[in-house]
Amino acid sequence: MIIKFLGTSDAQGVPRINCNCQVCTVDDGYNWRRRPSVLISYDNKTALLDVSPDFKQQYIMHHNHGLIPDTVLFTHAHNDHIAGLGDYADLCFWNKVNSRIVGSPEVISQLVQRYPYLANRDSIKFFGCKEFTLGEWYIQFVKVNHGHNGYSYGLVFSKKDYRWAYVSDSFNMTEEQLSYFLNLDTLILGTSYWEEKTQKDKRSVYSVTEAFEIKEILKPTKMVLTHLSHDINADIMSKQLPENVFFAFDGMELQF
Ligand SMILES: Nc1ccn([C@@H]2O[C@@H]3COP(=O)(O)O[C@H]3[C@H]2O)c(=O)n1
Repeated sequence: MIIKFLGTSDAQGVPRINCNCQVCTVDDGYNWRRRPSVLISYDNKTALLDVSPDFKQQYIMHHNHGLIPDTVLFTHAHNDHIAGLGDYADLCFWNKVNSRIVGSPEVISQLVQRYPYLANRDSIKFFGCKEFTLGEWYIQFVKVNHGHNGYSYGLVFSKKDYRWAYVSDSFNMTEEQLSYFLNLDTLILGTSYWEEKTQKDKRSVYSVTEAFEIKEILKPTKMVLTHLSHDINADIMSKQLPENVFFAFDGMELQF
């Protein structure tokens, strides 16, 4: 399985509209990030993990040799993770691709409420579930706290000799929630800011400094940080990351 990060930003993307900060105004490309989505390639097939508002641009940039993903796995139904669903569905429609929209039952019912016209398309099947498989990979949807934004799901992908997880939107996870992500080969964790000053009850995503503490608890072999806001100047800050911790960037690939 190869995954490619199509978008590694927070909800607003980088650069933010009308922002004059150093990261948003330096056009070096490296810190420019589209909204969160991941392309998964396995067994000569492809799937998406979330479909961001930037889907059309992301698909054109990384057009994936024309291979249209036939499955979309969703972490949660917030705008920055789902707003490309209409464009994705139309791409499938015009190319006669049948697709599966997969997420926890509550996420699927939120998606159906927000996109009622898609629920009536014969070529799209909605699957509300807590577990799923892609080829030889078993996938578990784990409900995690997302601070003042409610709940989201972390996805754990397992096969015989490898376990990795994608937890883009979480904050203040309970011990029980954390236990699903223990001793992974790779943990992909969302961290919007380097260090957060905002009061805890107004927050929804971990900071980079908190990720260091989580690494000590969960002990992943490798940790990749995504969902990065304009606070993260990866050129400079990646030098301050501990061993085996990396910032994701748009277009980055990982092989599992
Ligand atoms: N019920 C909600 C709540 C929030 N949202 C959007 O998701 C974004 C998450 O990051 P944010 O910066 O808090 O902005 C949120 C809304 O755009 C949403 O789409 N639905």
